[in-house]
Amino acid sequence: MILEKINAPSDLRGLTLPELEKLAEEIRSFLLKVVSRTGGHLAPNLGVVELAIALHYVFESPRDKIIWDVGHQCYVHKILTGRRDKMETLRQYKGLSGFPRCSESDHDCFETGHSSTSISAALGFAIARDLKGEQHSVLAVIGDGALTGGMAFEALNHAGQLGTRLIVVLNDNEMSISRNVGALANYLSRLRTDPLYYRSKEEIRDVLRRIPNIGPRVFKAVERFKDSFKYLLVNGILFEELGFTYLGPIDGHNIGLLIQVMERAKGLPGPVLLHVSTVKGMGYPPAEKYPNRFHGIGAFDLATGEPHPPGPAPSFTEVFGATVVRLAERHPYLVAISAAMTDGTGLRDFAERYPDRFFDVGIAEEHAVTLAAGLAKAGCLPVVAIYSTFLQRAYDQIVHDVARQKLHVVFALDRGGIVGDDGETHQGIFDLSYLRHIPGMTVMVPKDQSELVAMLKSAIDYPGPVAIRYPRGAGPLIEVEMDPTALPLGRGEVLRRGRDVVIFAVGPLVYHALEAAAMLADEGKDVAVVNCRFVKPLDEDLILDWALKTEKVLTLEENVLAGGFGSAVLELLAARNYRGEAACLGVPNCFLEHGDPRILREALGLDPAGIARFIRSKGW
Ligand SMILES: Cc1ncc(C[n+]2csc(CCOP(=O)(O)OP(=O)(O)O)c2C)c(N)n1
Ligand SMILES: CC(=O)[C@@H](O)[C@H](O)COP(=O)(O)O
Ligand SMILES: [Mg+2]
Repeated sequence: MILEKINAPSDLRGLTLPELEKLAEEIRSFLLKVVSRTGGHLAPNLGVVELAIALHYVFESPRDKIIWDVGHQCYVHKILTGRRDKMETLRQYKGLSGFPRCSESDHDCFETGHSSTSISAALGFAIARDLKGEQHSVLAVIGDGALTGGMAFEALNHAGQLGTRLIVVLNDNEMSISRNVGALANYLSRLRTDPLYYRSKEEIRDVLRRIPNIGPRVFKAVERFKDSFKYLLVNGILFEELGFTYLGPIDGHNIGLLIQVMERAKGLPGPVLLHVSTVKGMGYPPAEKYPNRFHGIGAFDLATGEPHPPGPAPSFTEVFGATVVRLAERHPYLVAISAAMTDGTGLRDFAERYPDRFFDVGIAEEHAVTLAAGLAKAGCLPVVAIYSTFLQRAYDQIVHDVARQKLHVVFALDRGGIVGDDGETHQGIFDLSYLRHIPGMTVMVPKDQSELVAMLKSAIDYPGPVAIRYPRGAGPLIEVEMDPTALPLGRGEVLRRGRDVVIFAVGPLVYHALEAAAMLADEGKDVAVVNCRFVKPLDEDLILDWALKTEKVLTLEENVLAGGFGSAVLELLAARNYRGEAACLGVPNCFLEHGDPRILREALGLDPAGIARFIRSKGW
């Protein structure tokens, strides 16, 4: 096995081309073995095996800086940079992260997770290098999906103007999570397929120079009529016009060619865009056939490619998807918007049923929100489904474009709370804080899937912007009520009465609160449980009533404590001169690592036993 001898990128440089090719095969088998057990981003990694080998062969990490956009495709990089033996712990609690992490290795020079940041960060590294008079190379490896994000364009714009030495490797597999969308994707597709576009500007110049007599004259004419020349013949005109030298497209599975072109890119003076064409899921037929399904997958059966079967309870995502389809039947101007997460947000059925009312805008959360604002202002009812963590990007658009104009936009924040395996960059633990303080915003958190249906149904009739945040994965219910009655705005419900303590909770933690109350009842403590449902507006009368009855208040939320639901309750109690005791359980003000959500909840004391323990510890 060659792989067993690779403990650092320098070990690659002693290998012949056939050995590098053999190594690629071994890495693919290794990836399949590991990821079929741990789960993870399989297809993106299978697609970059040769690319990662060539990068580490040509460039000298950690001296040269390689920044992986999104970072979900960093497994091969991790394997080549001394972490092969830890790959079995991938995405497990206290194990290797599924994304680049500086604490794991010097070879991870910049942390990623959210898309389209790599070129900005790389440009920062390049400018710093130049200021310090250093010589190393800086590379951003960005996918065609990530290139649809606005930040990537902002960075290209800046880099092209500065003319700084920087290499952007565009890993183009025609896929975001699902098929890539947008005019840029169409342009890349033309670059890949049109033979007229095949050669780089430099190559064409070289060819012309070599033609005796007329060659130099043609070249001069070409120089004079540079623009028309470029439009006819030069590949990657868009990037060339932005100030980049465009190289490609080249076969991203041909290690020899990759090495050759990367050597050339390394020697070029200004910004270079190297366009590499790869196949997502390369080498594993089920992943090549269904790159979408194998983009990010749980543990699966390697022989069949079948994922381990889910439990019987439908996920919040599925219930959301089914509900918007039903609501759309009754509301002809209801439109749904996704930012490159059609499947992840459960909108696939909607997209198929209502293609004219569905918009996948690419990885463009800011645009998605302001697009919704425009639609709302013009009389549509937009439902914007974005993961809690990715909506962080669009905070200003929510404040400035939607809330300030009191527009009726429904935000469906999937993956709210602890998401687990993806860890720090993906936990949805800030949303209650970043939404709660926005004037006019309604913020709801369903305790289960039926309540999600009720909230969606109600959201249609509430005024102004409405956010509903719900977690990843299966909900507590196996049978879901798809036709519940609408909820009065800002009303909670009492689920258990008690004299000694009251727990105010939101989301599925309500069920944990009930279990904790049952445990404490066995010990003679009488604990009330209130499902508050609304983080904003709070059910002030209900909360005050129960706080005064018990004089011992505990709040529960899967959000950072700073500025979240508990803060809202404490603000209310303080404003009304409450004199009893109060405490909050949630996520401390930290970035929460990866791991099984159950383990993370236990570590935070958010499981039923932890909640009961906390109440005991207070002596209540
Ligand atoms: C801001 C943001 N929005 C959405 C995502 C979710 N996401 C992760 S990878 C991905 C697709 C990336 O496609 P591409 O860059 O082409 O990489 P590939 O998986 O095809 O290699 C998306 C939408 C994200 N990580 N960050
Ligand atoms: C890398 C990335 O951002 C996505 O692929 C994300 O990991 C998807 O998460 P879910 O598995 O929760 O859809
Ligand atoms: Mg892609």
